[in-house]
Amino acid sequence: MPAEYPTLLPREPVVTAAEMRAAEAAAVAAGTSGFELMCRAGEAAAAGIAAFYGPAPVLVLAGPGNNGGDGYVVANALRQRRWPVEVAALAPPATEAAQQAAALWNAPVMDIADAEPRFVLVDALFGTGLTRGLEEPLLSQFHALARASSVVIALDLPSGAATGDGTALSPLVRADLTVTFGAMKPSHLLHPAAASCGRVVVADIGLGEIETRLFRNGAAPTAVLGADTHKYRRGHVLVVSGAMAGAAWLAACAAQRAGAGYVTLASETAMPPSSLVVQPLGAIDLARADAVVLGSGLGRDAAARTRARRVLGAGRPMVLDADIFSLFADDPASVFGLGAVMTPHEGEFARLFGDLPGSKVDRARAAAARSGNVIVLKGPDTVIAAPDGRAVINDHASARLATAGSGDVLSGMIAAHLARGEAPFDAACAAVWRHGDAALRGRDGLIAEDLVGLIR
Ligand SMILES: NC(=O)C1=CN([C@@H]2O[C@H](COP(=O)(O)OP(=O)(O)OC[C@H]3O[C@@H](n4cnc5c(N)ncnc54)[C@H](OP(=O)(O)O)[C@@H]3O)[C@@H](O)[C@H]2O)[C@@H](O)CC1
Ligand SMILES: [K+]
Repeated sequence: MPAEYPTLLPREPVVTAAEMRAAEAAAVAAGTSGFELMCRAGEAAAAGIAAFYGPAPVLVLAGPGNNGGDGYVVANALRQRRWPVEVAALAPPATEAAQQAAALWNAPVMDIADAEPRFVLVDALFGTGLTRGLEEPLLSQFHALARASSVVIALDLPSGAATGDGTALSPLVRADLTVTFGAMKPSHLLHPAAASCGRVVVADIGLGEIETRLFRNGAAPTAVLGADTHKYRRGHVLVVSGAMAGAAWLAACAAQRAGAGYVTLASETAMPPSSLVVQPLGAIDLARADAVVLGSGLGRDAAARTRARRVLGAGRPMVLDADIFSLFADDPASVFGLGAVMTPHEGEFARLFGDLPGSKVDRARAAAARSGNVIVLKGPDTVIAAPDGRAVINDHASARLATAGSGDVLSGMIAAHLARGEAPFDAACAAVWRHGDAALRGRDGLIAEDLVGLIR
């Protein structure tokens, strides 16, 4: 990679419930008790709550497990700050640590059925130990209390959210703030659960670095161009157009704005003169392209297939998008094993990989392993997975990206990163972040052309 493009910054780990339990067990084996961890968690959550909201009446809903235990610690810590606090429990604390935390509270605890709403509701019902959806009458009472509260704060996870796959096991209460412990969990980033977490704050409870291969996408480092750079050093992107020239044109413009020094549009249709080089495919030396976008605007007819095969054979770093997933739905082997970046949305993904089991992360990982390509499984919670099992969830995005052409822009951006020598996984992560960043700086009514102008 040219020296002017720094490598990616460290990313935030995202851990599963099992990884979290293993980290907790390791801490306990090393001499820190579960109760000590719970105290750190509850104290940190109380400090977070006090940082966001002034002293106000609080109702803590405590479940039977350690999430409930955290709730008792929060109640005690806020009471020590002279906040008026009440606690309502679903059942008596069932774990030793939670019993110690309840002893710390050492004040009356009411039944949830008798609880009245207060300004702040702290949801300490269930966290990573949730095994099934909330049942009646708890579910209705929980929602009623939340509706009548001004602020809802979830400890670790909104109760009802599974930890690992973003699903809601029962209807979720939308929190304003979720204080989680040690590291983010997949459901803080995967939808629909992510939409119910509100602002997510990670409290350090001294577990150290938790080993994982899943991360939250982080900012792409800014390119610092050397004074001696030149357009080819910044990378030559080729976008192969076809029946839908507009989509390919968008990808090409996005590649330019994302930093490619030279962009060629392979098109048989003449276009107005511009900084894009437009040439018929037959006149292009494919070996000179540092990265290729294949699929955006390509079309789905026999001619598109012939064009695609010719370009695939060139073995260049590649972004495979849009029409590629239809063109090769019956022959996926032709687009596998290329070390390329594939950017399907859910529908396109199903065309190529069928109905894979598991979470969005599981499915993207399985597809990456099967295809030998980096998979960018797009959506509000885009997942990027490499064949070696690394995966990243991107939440730096906006619903404004749900507009025609937005995917073509992303493809061009990924190609710009590939063309400057970045590895496919890094290129995809960086471009997805910048793509979301552009949309976040946009306004409602944003269209793909605007997005190109907003790339930074
Ligand atoms: N890991 C760490 O390092 C640290 C973790 N900490 C905290 O611990 C939390 C995890 O605690 P946890 O494992 O005790 O599970 P938790 O979420 O409290 O629920 C389990 C209980 O609920 C019950 N239950 C489940 N579903 C139910 C339902 N639908 N309806 C009714 N009951 C249901 C279940 O019973 P059962 O399934 O056996 O019926 C069991 O009694 C974690 O989120 C974090 O907050 C911190 O203290 C700091 C250190
Ligand atoms: K909770």
